[in-house]
Amino acid sequence: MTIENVMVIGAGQMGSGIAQVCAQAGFNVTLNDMKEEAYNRGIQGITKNLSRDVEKGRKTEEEKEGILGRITKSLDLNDAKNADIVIEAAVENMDVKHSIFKTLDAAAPEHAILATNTSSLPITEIAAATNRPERVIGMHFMNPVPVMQLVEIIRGLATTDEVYTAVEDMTTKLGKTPVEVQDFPGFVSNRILMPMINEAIFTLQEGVASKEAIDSVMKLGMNHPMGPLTLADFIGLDTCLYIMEILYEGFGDSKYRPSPLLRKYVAAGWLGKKTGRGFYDYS
Ligand SMILES: CC(=O)CC(=O)SCCNC(=O)CCNC(=O)[C@H](O)C(C)(C)COP(=O)(O)OP(=O)(O)OC[C@H]1O[C@@H](n2cnc3c(N)ncnc32)[C@H](O)[C@@H]1OP(=O)(O)O
Ligand SMILES: NC(=O)C1=CN([C@@H]2O[C@H](COP(=O)(O)OP(=O)(O)OC[C@H]3O[C@@H](n4cnc5c(N)ncnc54)[C@H](OP(=O)(O)O)[C@@H]3O)[C@@H](O)[C@H]2O)C=CC1
Repeated sequence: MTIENVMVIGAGQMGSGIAQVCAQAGFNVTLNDMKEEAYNRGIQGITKNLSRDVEKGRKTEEEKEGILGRITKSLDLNDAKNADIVIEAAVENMDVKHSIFKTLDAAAPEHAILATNTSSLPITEIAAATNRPERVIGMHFMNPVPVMQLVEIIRGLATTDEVYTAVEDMTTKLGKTPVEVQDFPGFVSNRILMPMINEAIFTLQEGVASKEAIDSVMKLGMNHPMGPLTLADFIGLDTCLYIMEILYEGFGDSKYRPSPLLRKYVAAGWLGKKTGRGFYDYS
C-alpha cells in the first residue's frame, strides 16, 4: 500500500518529533492535539529543531519552510478522514487510547493503518477497541525522535503481514531502523530499560548515593549518554510510572514494583523536564 498522508495524535514531545521526521521525509502530516496551546507548543519545538539545523548548515531556510508547510493543524480526530496511517502519541493511558482508537476507527478510511507509539500498553488490547484489529500496530519511536535510530515495530495478535511491511517500509523512509518485536509487556526496550531506571530510583530512595553520584556511576562507568535519573526526567516520570505499572500488572512479578519515591514525585506533579522539576530542577 502507498502511504502519503500521515496523521499524528498528540503534539507533545513524542508526537511533535514524529510529525517532524515524517514531514522531513516528504509525507503530508496532520498534527492533532486536543488543545490549541499544545499544538502551538509542538510546532514551536519543531521550528526550534529545524532552525538549529539551518544554523548548523544541515538544511536551507527553504527546506525548513517546506517541512513546516507540510504540517497541518488539527484539533478534531475526524480529520483522520484523509489519512493513510494514523500514529497515536497521546498520553500513556489505556482508557484514553481506547477512546481515541474508537473514534479513529469510525473516522479514518477503511484502508488506513492505525498505529500507536505506546511505550508499553498491549497493542492487542488497543486494537480490540476497533473493528480493524488486523490494521492496528505498534510503532514505537525513541526520544528524542529526530535523533534516535530505532523504531520498535510491534505486531498485535491480528496484525497482518501487509500492514507490518507497510510500516517497516515507512520506517526506513524516515531514515530509521525498524526492529520487529512481539506484543509482550514493555516490548523489548522498556522491559529492559525501565527496571534499570526504577532500580536507580530505589537506590536513591535507600540513600545509597546522591542523585548526581548515581548518574555519574552509569555515565562514567557504563558509558551511558545520560544517567538513569536524568533519563527518567527526560522521558517524563508519569510515563516511567505508567510503564512500571504495566510491567508489574502484565507479568504479576514483584520485581517490577514501582519505587514509592517515583509514585511520590508523580503525585506531587514533579514529572521531570516537561514540568520544570523532577529529580533535578529545570526552572
Ligand atoms: C520511554 C520509551 O518508551 C522509549 C524511550 O524513548 S527511552 C529514551 C531513549 N533515549 C535515550 O536513551 C536518550 C539518551 N540520551 C542521549 O542519547 C543523548 O544525551 C542526547 C542525544 C539526548 C543528547 O545528546 P548530547 O550529546 O548529550 O547533547 P547535545 O550535544 O545537545 O545533542 C546531540 C545532538 O542531538 C540533538 N538533539 C538533542 N536533543 C534533541 C531534541 N530534543 N530534539 C532534536 N534534536 C536533539 C542536538 O541538536 C545535537 O545534534 P548535533 O550534534 O548534530 O548538532
Ligand atoms: N516520553 C518518552 O520518552 C516516550 C514516550 N512514548 C509514548 O508516547 C506517548 C506520548 O508521550 P509524550 O509525548 O512523552 O507525552 P506528552 O505528555 O509530552 O504529550 C502527550 C500529548 O498528547 C496530548 N493528548 C492527551 N490526550 C489526548 C487526546 N485524547 N487527543 C489528542 N491529544 C491528546 C496531551 O495534551 P495535554 O498535555 O493537554 O494532556 C499532550 O500534548 C505515550 O504513549 C508515551 O508512553 C514513547 C516513546 C518514548
